[in-house]
Amino acid sequence: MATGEKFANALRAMGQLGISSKVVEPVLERLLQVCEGKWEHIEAGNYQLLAEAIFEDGGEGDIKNDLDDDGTEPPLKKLHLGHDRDSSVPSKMEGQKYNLDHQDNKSNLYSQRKQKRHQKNLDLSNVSSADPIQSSERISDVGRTTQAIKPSTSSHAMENYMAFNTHEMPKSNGEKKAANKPSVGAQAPVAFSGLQGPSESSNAGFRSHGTGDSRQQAALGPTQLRRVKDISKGLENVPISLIYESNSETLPRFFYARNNVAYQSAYVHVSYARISDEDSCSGCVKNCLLRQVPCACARETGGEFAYTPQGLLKEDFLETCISMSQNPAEKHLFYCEVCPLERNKNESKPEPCKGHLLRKFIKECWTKCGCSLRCGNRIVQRGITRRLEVFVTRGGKGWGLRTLEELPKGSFVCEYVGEILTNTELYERNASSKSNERHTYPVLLDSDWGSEGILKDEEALCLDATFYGNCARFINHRCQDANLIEIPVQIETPDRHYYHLAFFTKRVVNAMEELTWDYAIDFDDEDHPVKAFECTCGSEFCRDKRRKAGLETRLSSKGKMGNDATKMTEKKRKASRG
Ligand SMILES: C[S@@+](CC[C@H](N)C(=O)[O-])C[C@H]1O[C@@H](n2cnc3c(N)ncnc32)[C@H](O)[C@@H]1O
Repeated sequence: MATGEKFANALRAMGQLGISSKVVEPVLERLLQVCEGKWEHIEAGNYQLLAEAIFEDGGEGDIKNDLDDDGTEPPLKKLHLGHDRDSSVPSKMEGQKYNLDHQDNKSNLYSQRKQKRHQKNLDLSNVSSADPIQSSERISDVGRTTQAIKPSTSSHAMENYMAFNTHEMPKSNGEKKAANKPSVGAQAPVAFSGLQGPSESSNAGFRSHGTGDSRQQAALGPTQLRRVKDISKGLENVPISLIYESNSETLPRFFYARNNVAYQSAYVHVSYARISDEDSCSGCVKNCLLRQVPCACARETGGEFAYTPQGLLKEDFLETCISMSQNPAEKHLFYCEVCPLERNKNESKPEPCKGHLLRKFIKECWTKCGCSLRCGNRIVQRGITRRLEVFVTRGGKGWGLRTLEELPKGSFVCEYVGEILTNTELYERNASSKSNERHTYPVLLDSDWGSEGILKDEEALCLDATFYGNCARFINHRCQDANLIEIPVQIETPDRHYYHLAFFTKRVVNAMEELTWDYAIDFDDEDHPVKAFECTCGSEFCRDKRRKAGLETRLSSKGKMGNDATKMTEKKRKASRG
């Protein structure tokens, strides 16, 4: 194979890991020198040595919840091999060369590194399983909106481009300050704030697609791959890392929260007195899953617990949930008497409800139960246990979330955490938010809207992770064949106005695969509070793609000029997306 082809293959393999060729090339060149041009060392283990050379920063294995530091790690030193490196500090790569030269035993070094990597639970041998649609585009296509930053290896200099501060999150016009409602969990959120370039000062949230000003880019200097060790700053059981290229993305700005908290008017009434004996199991001890006869908490799931003793969702329960969400035929839809969504659009004359998906609930044991926190029927409330990472996706989706470890089918990944808003509050937030905000973060808690006649405003709730949220706010949408499914989970409140929304895997998910769920968006509904976007999920079942294809067919069948009204609708949609 020609060297050029080998080079291209290596870039492609790293592309599947989400690393752009700009980052890979200098490292690869240096590695080739170190390996004296022997490609077999570089290609071994699906380019493991190369991936490690890029990722290796001397601290990745020591990821810990260090609350004293700012959560960032020094720039990956091997990426400083060029002119900007402080020559007095030998680079890791030079150290590696030293080892190679003096041991003259490359395979030994390789196996040591492989073992080390294995211990770190980062299965790089699975890189080939990364989403193929992502590898086709390049991260360098993303425009720049960040302020100019000078690359430096000094940790002090990190302050120039990464700030974790407690500045007040900007509030939308007309929003009142959030009342101090009691949290449904115990831990306070921590601020995760990215760059604050001049263009961003008045807006919360994420910007990545700028104009790509060439003068600005020139000042940016060489691209460096950087990792934030733990964006949760110790709130989660495991660190949630974030990886990005210094020059390519504006970091997300939000407060990391482990638990949902009511914004203002949402009715979330947590009280032991409201939990009846039928909704708890005070007589149980230790682990309810070990009982011969399942306790009262299994009643919701037909007298059987939803979880296996291994902590996974039971296959038949999961399959039923998947089938209900994938076939929203009449029998899996319900219709509100007066739909809160329609009521917000037109209070005096709301239109008929367009239907909501019927879902199965899980009911977990809780404080009023006699079992322990380790009970097998308490999975979601124990929080995230899997290694997850926020990264930059391809195809204009912005940031995404991926798993760093293989996840068996039925694994709990994380719940969707945000502020609990009434639908009216969400409606007002949407109305006052800037129309050019590219990403939005609300989900409806509508799984039980149909069961109780007409809902009061404070009972029709949703979660908004725009300002406060956890890593689930980064999970992107994929039509139909997403690898996650969202399941409502009842924990501390017996009614179903408020519940937890938990993500479970629908199949085995490989390490480094992007995590996705189907937002169940109707791409035709322009007035829905969860705003539609131009979907680039890449799924063969993409509803947006089909919708557009259908639209084109209709337009061409109506003659060259097409149907003006349909065209206007499409134009309006595009304009609203900015
Ligand atoms: C909950 S956020 C997901 C995280 C987001 N990508 C970010 O960078 O913060 C939802 C937003 O991500 C973008 N998004 C998610 N899935 C997408 C898809 N399949 N195609 C295009 N954009 C997508 C849309 O802008 C959407 O409003």
